[in-house]
Amino acid sequence: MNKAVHMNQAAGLHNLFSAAHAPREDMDIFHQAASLRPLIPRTRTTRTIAVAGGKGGVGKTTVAVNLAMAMAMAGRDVMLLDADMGVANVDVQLGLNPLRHVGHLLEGLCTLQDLIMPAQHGLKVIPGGSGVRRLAKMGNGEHAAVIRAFDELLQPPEFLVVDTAAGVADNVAMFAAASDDVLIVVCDELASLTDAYALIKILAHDFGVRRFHIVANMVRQAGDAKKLYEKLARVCGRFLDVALDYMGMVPHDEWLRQAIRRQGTVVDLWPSSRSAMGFKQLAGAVDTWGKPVCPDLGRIAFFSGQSLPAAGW
Ligand SMILES: Nc1ncnc2c1ncn2[C@@H]1O[C@H](COP(=O)(O)OP(=O)(O)OP(=O)(O)O)[C@@H](O)[C@H]1O
Repeated sequence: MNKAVHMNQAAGLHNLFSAAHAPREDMDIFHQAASLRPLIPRTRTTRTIAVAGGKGGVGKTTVAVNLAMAMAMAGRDVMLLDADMGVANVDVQLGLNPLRHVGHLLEGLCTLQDLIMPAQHGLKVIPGGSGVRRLAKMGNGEHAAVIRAFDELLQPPEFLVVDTAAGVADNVAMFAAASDDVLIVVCDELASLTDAYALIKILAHDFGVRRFHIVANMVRQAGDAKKLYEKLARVCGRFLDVALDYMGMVPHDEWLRQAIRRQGTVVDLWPSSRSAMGFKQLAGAVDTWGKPVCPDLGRIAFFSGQSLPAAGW
């Protein structure tokens, strides 16, 4: 990327999300949440993975759904939150018909526990709601309320996978920054790389996220995937203080499209397909990710009542 263009973009993005531009009431909620943290840390039992990417259509939902299902099929206790509120489609990909969604939780009509829907292989799903205007216009206070609601779960899962929306707006940044790990999905398009960079920059500068896992989706071969990662790593290495880990690839695969048409996951329907192998490899790699970095005290985080990483992570 041309350096002048980069600097302009960087300045624009930074201004857009700087504290000076955040609405007053939202900032109060950030501070309030920090002061509500319990004084005695418990052992953390849940690891949260946000799937993000910046650009729309790169396969975030597909990766989130198949990663969560691959982990569930491997015997892990996994919950999947559809945080693409208002245009949520995790339920569509999994063939679920939710009657309630996060909007009902925010209106006090149900608890988070009530929203949990069972999917195949023991996977649990929290539907995000679709076609509901209010959900698409949620403010930071409401995002924080959804994140805090996870503290009340009766049986916290071993893993929470969060499917985030497209773009780099506050909703995406908040859900990603509230997670232990951020998995960035990129595909072989310039806009995918520039948008992924923009999101990484915001998460690093404004939320202190320092580590990102990168997966290349819809690529033809391993060499192409590695090149995509290297391009992103080069730009990030030049301008940002972040660490990027290459997590491999999910190839472009007609079996995956077929699975989506059938409202199932490719890891379940065609476990030997090339894309399913990619997802299973990704699911296996999660155990090698090392200890999650504990969020700063001021940051709103999923399961923040469980402030210490469990032994062995
Ligand atoms: N590895 C793949 N091989 C073939 N097709 C794929 C692959 N990954 C995703 N797709 C196709 O791309 C489409 C978009 O994927 P998906 O909805 O997961 O993207 P997204 O990033 O979540 O989009 P949005 O930002 O709009 O929510 C899917 O409907 C699927 O058909």
